Amino acid sequence: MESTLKKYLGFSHFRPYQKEIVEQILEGKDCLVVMATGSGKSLCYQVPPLIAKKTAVVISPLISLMQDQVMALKQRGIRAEYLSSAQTDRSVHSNAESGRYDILYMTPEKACLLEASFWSRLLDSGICLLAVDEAHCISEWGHNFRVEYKQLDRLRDVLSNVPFVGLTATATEKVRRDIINSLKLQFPYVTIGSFDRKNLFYSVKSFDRGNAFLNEFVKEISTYVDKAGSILIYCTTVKDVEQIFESLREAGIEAGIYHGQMSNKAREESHRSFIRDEFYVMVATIAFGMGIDKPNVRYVIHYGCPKSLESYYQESGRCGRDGIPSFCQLYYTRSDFAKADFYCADARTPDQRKAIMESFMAAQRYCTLSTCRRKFLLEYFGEKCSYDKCGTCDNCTNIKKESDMAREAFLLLACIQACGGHWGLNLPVDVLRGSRSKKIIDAQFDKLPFHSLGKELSANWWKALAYQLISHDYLVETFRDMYKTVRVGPKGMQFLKSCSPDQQPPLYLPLTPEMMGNEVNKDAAGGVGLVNGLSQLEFDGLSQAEDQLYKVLVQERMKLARDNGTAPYALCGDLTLRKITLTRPSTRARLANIDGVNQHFLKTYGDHLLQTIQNLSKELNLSLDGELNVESPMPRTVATVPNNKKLAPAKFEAWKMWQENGLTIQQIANHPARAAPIKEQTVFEYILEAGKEGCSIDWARLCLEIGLTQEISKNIQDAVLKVGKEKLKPIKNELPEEVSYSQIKICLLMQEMGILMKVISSSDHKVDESPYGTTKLSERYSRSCQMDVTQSNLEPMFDSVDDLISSTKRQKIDVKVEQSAEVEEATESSVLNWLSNFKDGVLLSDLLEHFNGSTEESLIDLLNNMEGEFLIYKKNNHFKLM
Ligand SMILES: Nc1ncnc2c1ncn2[C@@H]1O[C@H](COP(=O)(O)OP(=O)(O)OP(=O)(O)O)[C@@H](O)[C@H]1O
Repeated sequence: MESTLKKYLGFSHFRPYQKEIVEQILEGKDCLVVMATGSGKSLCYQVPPLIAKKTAVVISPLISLMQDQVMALKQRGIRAEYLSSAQTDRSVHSNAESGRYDILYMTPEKACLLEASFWSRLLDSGICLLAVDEAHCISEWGHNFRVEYKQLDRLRDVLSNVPFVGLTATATEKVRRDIINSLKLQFPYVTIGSFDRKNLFYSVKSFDRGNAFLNEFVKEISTYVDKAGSILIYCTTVKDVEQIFESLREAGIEAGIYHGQMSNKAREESHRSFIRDEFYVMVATIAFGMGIDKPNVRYVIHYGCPKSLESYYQESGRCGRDGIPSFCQLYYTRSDFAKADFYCADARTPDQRKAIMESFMAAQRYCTLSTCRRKFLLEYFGEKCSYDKCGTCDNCTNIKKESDMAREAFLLLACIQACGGHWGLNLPVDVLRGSRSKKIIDAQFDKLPFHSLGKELSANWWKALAYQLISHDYLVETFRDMYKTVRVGPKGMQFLKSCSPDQQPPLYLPLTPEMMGNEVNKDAAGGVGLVNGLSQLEFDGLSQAEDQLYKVLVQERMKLARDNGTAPYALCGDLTLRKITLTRPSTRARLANIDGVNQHFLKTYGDHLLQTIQNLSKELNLSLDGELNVESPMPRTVATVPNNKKLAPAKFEAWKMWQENGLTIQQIANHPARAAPIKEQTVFEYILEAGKEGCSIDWARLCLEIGLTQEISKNIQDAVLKVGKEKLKPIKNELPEEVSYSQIKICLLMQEMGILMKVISSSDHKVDESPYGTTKLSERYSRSCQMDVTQSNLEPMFDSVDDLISSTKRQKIDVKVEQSAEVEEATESSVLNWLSNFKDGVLLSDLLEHFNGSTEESLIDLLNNMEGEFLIYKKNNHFKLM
């Protein structure tokens, strides 16, 4: 499975759950896959046909989405096509039934219209699964109900022995049951992954749609648009779309536009240009969205409150699908909240109306929330969240002003309770503000002791307080008889019980912009907040020369994509391009080894790309064939700036000097600005603590500075296995004298954070080729370990620890060669044959030991060739069979 993954899709690892799902499908089981947007659900139905060599049929709701998927799959050497009214190639139908496609997409309408003979021919040719993408469309409880999806159950009888797979990113318990029943899934294998999109930063701001805001907004977009990646702006009305589009155009920013009032052709054109990077900003209504898999969207901006929290999650989920930190910004005004009737207009039954209202209310709560947004999102989708602060949303990172609002909260809660708890917010607020409307007089609420007690504050102020109280569970908002009502919840009742009219216990709540008044709002907001958001994103540091190389490679990818009539991302993603920039491979084998490079890409564009890299690297004075020092499978967090509340200023300063200003630990400890030097050990601890708080750390540099090699790391891990990690002393006792506490600490932290330690090497640190022999090398190795760990310019004296280890083993092999008469020579077939015995692969040293009839040089040559031919691949320094 891994080799198929690498060969066709270019990836070296399955993401969580993918492999198990593929296995279950291959065993013929029905599956329900509920996983986050952008988590890689498609791969679960894309891999089985490549292994089973039978067609996978995929039902997908949108033609444009199918076209994008087919385009991207073809760039991976996968035979994919779609059947729909938009298909102009008549041969697709007959090719499809003859099983000539690995993956065949079709709309639900088409699937239901296809005659039985089509299905029986396809069954004869071989069909390995039927996948229903965006399966929540099947349920009336889903936010995107599509009546055609309901008829898909007919296919169950036609394809009785074929595994059915339902996939969705948003499904409540009810929707899940609906999917299982409607698709008639038999004892399905159900996977419910986390909804957490760790690389996304969430932020919300209130705004007005005035010109001043729009001008500022466009200005901030223009500062970002030059940086790599795309921006997607979602509006709730066509009018907003057109206004923003015009403003961008006037500011000279090339953008696309997409909404339901455009012709089909114009929409298609706009969609195509966006995914092909012909412009980087798209302004659209939500008509543009479901299933857009453009991996490098860095910003998703909502210009207005979305119609439901589910759709917000889907739309914001278009952001950062390549795993690179990205930013979701939402702007709302209170007038957006008055659109409930508009959204409910489509509801055909009271149940549907209730469902629409409830999810719209959840979106409103998300807007006005003062607690962690990620936690709120996750809990809405039924996921348990153990923390209160994620550290990667505005509410967790902004320092908020809090104020004791006990008296105001008492008045509002008591008033709501006195009014009977079955009104919306307007009525109790009007009572507090002294209104004498007919409704209030008729109900005799003007006689209540609270009447007029809150008239010095605006209605919006009181509503903002009410939303704070809802967000902290003092008030409960519900939808009853077509209307929203608020009542005092148990926590609110508890609070009321502890109050008297003259005295209330303190109740500290965050001040929202509305509560602070417009002036303060503007200051606290820092403009429209987009650029502010940019500082939260972590871009991995490329040097100036590397940045130049990266930009040229982006251009080169664009040119290649245009020549081939496809989108740049379909060739390879930004993350892959970054890795290519950082490693600058010189051979096909090294290029093949980079995550995201598949066989088709290598064969089609590999040589051209290698030539470009070689020429440019020479021009820019960059060395070739570097290694990625420390590898983290996914960016773990989006915040580079720590949660200041948790990190003391001295620690923050130390981290900043080390990480951002590039000073060594020694330099920081003895910095001239200090009254007196501090211990280097203290500085080291500060940096580690910042790392724990989510600050980005250049781990490779830190390991180098502390002298932590892969070998030492391995020894530490062995010691931990033996004595546990609760106490440092027993670990230290297990290790050679020279291994320091600092090395143990950093190793434990990296392990805890899931950071893998790869080879710490640098092409600048070349092995001295003098004829020392292995003993000398080991001596030098152990000497380097004994060096002062805080020494700033610690340079390993060997190319890599692995080189050292393999040198050591090589000597052992040489001895063996003398003793053993059996000499085996490495050839393509002998290597393939031997590798087939080792599921987890073997090291270069193992190969050298076994194929002792070949020289190291010739063996490496052979391996390179075989990697380039996709016969073998290298993962964690192990050679494995494809
Ligand atoms: N194992 C993997 N390694 C690296 N990248 C992956 C892997 N699996 C998927 N991806 C990438 O992740 C991105 C999102 O994948 P995919 O489109 O399958 O998401 P999805 O779960 O279907 O999202 P949505 O519900 O929004 O459609 C794609 O660009 C895909 O290439």
